[in-house]
Amino acid sequence: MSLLQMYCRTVRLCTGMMIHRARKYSATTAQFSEKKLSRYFVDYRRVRVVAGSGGNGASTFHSEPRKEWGGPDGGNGGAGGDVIIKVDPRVKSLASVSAVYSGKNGVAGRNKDRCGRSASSTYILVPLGTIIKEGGKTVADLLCHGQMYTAAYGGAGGKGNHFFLSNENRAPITAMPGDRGQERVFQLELRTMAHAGLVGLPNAGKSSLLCAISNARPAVAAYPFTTLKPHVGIVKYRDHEQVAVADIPGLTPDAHLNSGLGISFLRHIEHCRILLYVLDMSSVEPWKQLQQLRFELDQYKMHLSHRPSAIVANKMDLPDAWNNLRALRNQVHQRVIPVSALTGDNIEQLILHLRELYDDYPLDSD
Ligand SMILES: Nc1nc2c(ncn2[C@@H]2O[C@H](COP(=O)(O)OP(=O)(O)OP(=O)(O)O)[C@@H](O)[C@H]2O)c(=O)[nH]1
Repeated sequence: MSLLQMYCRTVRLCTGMMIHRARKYSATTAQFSEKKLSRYFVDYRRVRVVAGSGGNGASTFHSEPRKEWGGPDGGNGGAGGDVIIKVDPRVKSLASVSAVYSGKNGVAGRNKDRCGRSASSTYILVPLGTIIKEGGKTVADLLCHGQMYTAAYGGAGGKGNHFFLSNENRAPITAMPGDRGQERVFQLELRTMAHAGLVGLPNAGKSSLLCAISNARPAVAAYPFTTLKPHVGIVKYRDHEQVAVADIPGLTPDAHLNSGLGISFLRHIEHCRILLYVLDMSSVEPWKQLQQLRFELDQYKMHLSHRPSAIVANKMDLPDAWNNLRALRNQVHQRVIPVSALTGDNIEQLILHLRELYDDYPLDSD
């Protein structure tokens, strides 16, 4: 093989390796982004919890010269740490919950009757409204701040050999190892369907708004009742916070009497902590839409319309919308955000206001 041939072969080999590496890298990038995509609004998590094991008992002997016999003086091991599921008001989704939690192990006993320290508990912080299921059966429903559920108990510490010493039996007995901690698998579910719900009359532009602010692509059409079941979209912020917004089918008069499947739609609204009232500003007296919506909500459940909310004045690109907006602002004493889902005007402001509500909303508003 000539020098030139050897050189060409080496170049081919190196290029091949580089291409292979590039492909491998792009494959991992694709996998990573898919994984990231699957972390959209997590309202379900499977968690394996393993509590800490107890520390072993010590098997030691003292040899006191003044005592007639050298006796066992091994201390007991400390208890293993429990794994506890706890409601934390700062946690708003199950996205931060890991797949596996292991408790801390207790410390082993030592000579001179020194007992090992028991391990502290490990906490899994979850949002208010988390339902804990084991094998499909609900074992706990966390509905209060600070509420806790012991998911796995830590193992008891092993007894040191001194423990087994009695007057009758002076023969030293081997110490016991600590018990293993409990191991269980749970399914965690978040009661809240979405953080915010778009509430409006049919054709107000709720689906169009959801498209404008999130990744969701619900059907949009120029006729009412295009939406027959809620769609959830995710609004993503630069600090990686994600707010889930549901497009709820339009409410009609007497929805609370189940007209137009109203009750099932209202039930979805009940599961949203923030309400965004979407009004069609091309129609006259838009505040009447708001009155009607609030009436339906409160007839269904008292004070439901009192949830943290904002008024989204949609279709601001249409004629008369600005005149109607002035009139609306005279009628209501609440923040009104004029937008156009069609042209995208002022959508950024709506997204920012949604975030303010999300950060401020009281978690125990149910
Ligand atoms: N000009 C204008 N049209 C809009 C705007 N937003 C929505 N539309 C139109 O209004 C019609 C209804 O929009 P949708 O988003 O389907 O309304 P919806 O409230 O989801 O309707 P339902 O599914 O019946 O509840 C569609 O033809 C949209 O293109 C807007 O900001 N400006």
